[in-house]
Amino acid sequence: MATRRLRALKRWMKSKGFEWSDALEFVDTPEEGIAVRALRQLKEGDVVSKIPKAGCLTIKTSGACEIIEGAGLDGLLGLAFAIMYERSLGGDSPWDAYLQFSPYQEHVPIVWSLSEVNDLLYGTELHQTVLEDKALIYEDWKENILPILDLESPKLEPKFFDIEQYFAVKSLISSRSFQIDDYHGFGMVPLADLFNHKTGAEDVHFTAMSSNYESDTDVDGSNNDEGIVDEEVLTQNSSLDSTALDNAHVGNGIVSDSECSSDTENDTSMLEMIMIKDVSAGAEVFNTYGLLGNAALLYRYGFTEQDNSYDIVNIDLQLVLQWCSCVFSDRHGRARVSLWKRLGYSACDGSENTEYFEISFDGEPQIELLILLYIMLLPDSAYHKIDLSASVAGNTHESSETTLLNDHIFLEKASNMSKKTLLTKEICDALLSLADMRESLYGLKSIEDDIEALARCSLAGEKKLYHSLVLRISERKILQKLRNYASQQITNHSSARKKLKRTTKGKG
Ligand SMILES: C[S@@+](CC[C@H](N)C(=O)[O-])C[C@H]1O[C@@H](n2cnc3c(N)ncnc32)[C@H](O)[C@@H]1O
Repeated sequence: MATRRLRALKRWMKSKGFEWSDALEFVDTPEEGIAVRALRQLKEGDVVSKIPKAGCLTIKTSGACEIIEGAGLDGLLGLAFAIMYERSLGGDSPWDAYLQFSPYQEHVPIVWSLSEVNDLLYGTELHQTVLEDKALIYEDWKENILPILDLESPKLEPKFFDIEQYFAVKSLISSRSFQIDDYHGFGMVPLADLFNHKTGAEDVHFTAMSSNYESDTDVDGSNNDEGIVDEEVLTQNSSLDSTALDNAHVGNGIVSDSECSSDTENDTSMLEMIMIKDVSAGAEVFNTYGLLGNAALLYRYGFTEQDNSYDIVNIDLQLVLQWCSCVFSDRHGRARVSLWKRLGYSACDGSENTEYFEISFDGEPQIELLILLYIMLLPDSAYHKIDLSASVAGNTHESSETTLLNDHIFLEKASNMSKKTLLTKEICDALLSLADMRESLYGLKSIEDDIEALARCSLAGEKKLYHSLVLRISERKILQKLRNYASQQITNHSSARKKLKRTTKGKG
């Protein structure tokens, strides 16, 4: 369905030199926004659109380039200023039609009210992150945007650069910006940002030729000929910026394509979208924003997917220490963590100096958590022996990898064998307790309550509630799987013991 706003966007794109295949249909619905469909069969290798870099809104192309660079802003902060500036120009901005077409903001959690964040994300992986990032984004604005307003006061109208506008623009950058190339950095890429996401099953890739001022390798710096953009690479590219949101839209790195066979060959000023698989007539054409779990999808794009196999749930080191001090003492916990760290182990680093362990979609705990629990449960005599060896090894700078834990364990990190060895009944009991403690963070409502609430919820009318329920439920299902995983090991242990008893009785 071509709405008036869509027709205006198409006219604007044509006037700026954008090209797209007549086999692509842009469908605009009030409930779901824009989706791209194939009007006829599309074949792998088809170039379905060409986008002039000059038509992208970046720091370099914006009329605010001088102000931004003069103020020493770059990266996503600079892009945020560029978008606010172009919005402030209204009809005088070269991107007016594009900006009019784009939403004012994407409903990602950083633009939710504090009470929505507290009510809907309570207990989830996002709750603390969003609260912290809301504060960080405010600080960024105060430190970097406000001073420019003072400096350039007659030229800039403050209402277009206020904190509300800044949050709105940050949400657009999070959900719609692309890493274009070394020269342009991140930018808004009209047309490319009309495609919706499908996890691990995209149909199109974005490609670009390297230009003179760009590196010889891939434009995103990843040197990735496959066109798959690594989250880490783009995270490094946005290292200037401090919030999790700033590592956003990682799937949208544009990949340089040295084997590009179309007219755009050697044309460094154009980006291309190429089909990477066949799509039948009538089907939606998807991009991918990366291999992301629901917390990341909701955080950056404002939606979730049911049964997303990239989902995880985390157990904070602090929670493990809490469990340990209930069973032993605070001192015991601290000493055992210290030994675990001296043995070369660590958890994942979270925001605000938090450390955490991942539980995978299948409910399998990270091996580092099992090793920590093992060390916490060691009898004092064994602990002291290993502690002593660790100190000796530390003093002689010997590798502690394989020598230190007792005879039963070979510390080959993450190998299945060592995981099995570590799953003693005591460790499995500890995992069950940790699952219960993590579960209690969701408050009084049970997972069944959440499932019922989701069944009653309308995706069209209650998007925030719907997606936060999907997130809560997917996290809680992983905790259920963790419990099943631990209980299963306990059952295996007891049947193995019974079997052994029977065999020894029979022999007697
Ligand atoms: C780059 S835009 C894609 C085009 C967008 N549908 C529009 O109306 O302009 C990204 C936004 O589209 C929506 N989106 C993309 N993929 C989605 C999906 N699989 N399910 C639900 N919403 C999706 C989200 O709101 C996301 O922030």
